Amino acid sequence: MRFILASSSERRIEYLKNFGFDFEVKKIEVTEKIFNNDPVKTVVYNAYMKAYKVRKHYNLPVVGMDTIVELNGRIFGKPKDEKENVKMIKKLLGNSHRVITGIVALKDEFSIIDYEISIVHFRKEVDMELIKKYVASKEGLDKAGGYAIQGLGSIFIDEVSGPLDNVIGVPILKVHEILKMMEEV
Ligand SMILES: Cc1cn([C@H]2C[C@H](O)[C@@H](COP(=O)(O)OP(=O)(O)OP(=O)(O)O)O2)c(=O)[nH]c1=O
Repeated sequence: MRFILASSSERRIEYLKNFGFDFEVKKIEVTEKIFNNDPVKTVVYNAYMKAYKVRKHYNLPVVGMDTIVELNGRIFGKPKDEKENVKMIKKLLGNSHRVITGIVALKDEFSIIDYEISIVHFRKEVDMELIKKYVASKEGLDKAGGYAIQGLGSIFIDEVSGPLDNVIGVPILKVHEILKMMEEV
């Protein structure tokens, strides 16, 4: 089903395009909110706001997504600078965190709201020099949690449980499922 993707993320756009999804992109910037200790509410709210802001211009379903990292109730979005990126990575080392993506599809009065969770375990010992080198690459700056599992950030990963596509912010199976449900309305 053809849809509108409410996103400014080249990664999301490319990934969905490569899969052959039929969509138009409407670039949108929203000020993302964080509800501490409530990661699901956080991603659903932000995904909803992305979709909501563009819905009135279209007859097609509008899809918005949001991805965050959550460690013991604390929510990590994108680091604001390299200093914060170093801090985030240091906190993630030796721990398991959750990566949660919210997906919201809106069409007329109808909405479908869902989310996906994956668990990522970071290695315990990574030399500070290497962390600084990673952060200097700037790869983590536009990523939730300050790393990219699909890129150089793979050096931090010990184990992933749950969908990997969700960690990079595009849970394809959920998107597919939601579009099918929209088709039936
Ligand atoms: C943890 C992790 C996150 N990410 C990305 C996925 C998300 O795109 C991004 C979190 O930011 P989001 O706010 O979810 O998305 P965005 O700002 O990139 O795009 P949009 O315009 O749709 O709001 O972090 C990775 O690419 N790899 C990773 O390993």
